[in-house]
Amino acid sequence: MKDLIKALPKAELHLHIEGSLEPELMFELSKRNNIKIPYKTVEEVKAAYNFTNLQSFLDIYYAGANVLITKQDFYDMTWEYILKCKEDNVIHTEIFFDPQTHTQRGIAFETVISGIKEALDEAKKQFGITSEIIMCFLRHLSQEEAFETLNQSLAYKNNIIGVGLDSSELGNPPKKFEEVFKKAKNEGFKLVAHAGEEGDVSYIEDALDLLQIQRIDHGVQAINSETLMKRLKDEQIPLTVCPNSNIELKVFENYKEHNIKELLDFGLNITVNSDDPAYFKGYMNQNFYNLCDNLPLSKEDIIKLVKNSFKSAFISDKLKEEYLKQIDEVAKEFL
Ligand SMILES: Nc1ncnc2[nH]cnc12
Ligand SMILES: [Zn+2]
Repeated sequence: MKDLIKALPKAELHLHIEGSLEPELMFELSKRNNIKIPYKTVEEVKAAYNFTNLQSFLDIYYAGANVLITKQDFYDMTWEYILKCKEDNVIHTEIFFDPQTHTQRGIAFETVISGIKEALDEAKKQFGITSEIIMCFLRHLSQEEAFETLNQSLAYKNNIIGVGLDSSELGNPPKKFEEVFKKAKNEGFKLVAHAGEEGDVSYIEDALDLLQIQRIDHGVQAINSETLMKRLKDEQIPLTVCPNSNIELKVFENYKEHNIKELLDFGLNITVNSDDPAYFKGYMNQNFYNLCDNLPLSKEDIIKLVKNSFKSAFISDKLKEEYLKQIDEVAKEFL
């Protein structure tokens, strides 16, 4: 099974670039920029990555992002992630970034987006890896602040395919961002949102109905509503599920308890993603390995999950077809 996972070309649709900042690079950047971090060693950092829920992670994650100052820093972080893509045979990736995490600290929007974009351009040039960028609003901040961010992003519209919503879900329902998502839609952005990670099914329903999103990030709580499950199946709305993240943030107690196989068997459009791999013990392939080690997933299931990612990607039909053909060619050697 591991050979199949390694050999399959994969797409990633749920990856926070700030969540790919490895402790080693965090230390390097803290020295380079003379920014203090509350750890003495890489081991100490790793020991701090012991989360009890989403908020306990976010507190540490935002503190880690403080070491990112220059365009080169954003380039280096993105390039390290690209090297992991290469290693894991991820050939297309749609990455999130959180502009407000940086603009709030006085870092220019331009610095952030240009560092990320240049690394992604280099990835296409050197490795043929294709990519898109999605900007997320932080939902613990106000809609007014999200509007400011949307207005700032308009100058970079060519480089940003979509808008998302992340950070603390509970207490920050989709309704809070209804107007700013309306404007983003009018501006031509694709729309996604984290929903049903910790929040109940109403967060997913409202993200679909009020925000008009095209993909649900996480969405694992959908299982608690038969009506919603049927809708997600009928409309084939993609769910970007992140197994390692769900275990590390205690959404499920362990991999055996994870509901991904049930969601898939019900007929939902499920994809596998790494979310914040530097914090959640592994990149794309490791997520698949952990699932296969603990759940009765077949080779056909793995191929389906991988194909779903390409089908749900924000790429042209022509490119989709090309990628799906590549998968079929690899898959037939294993079936
Ligand atoms: N899993 C997650 N949920 C919400 N916000 C996030 N930001 C980074 N990772 C996140
Ligand atoms: Zn996420």
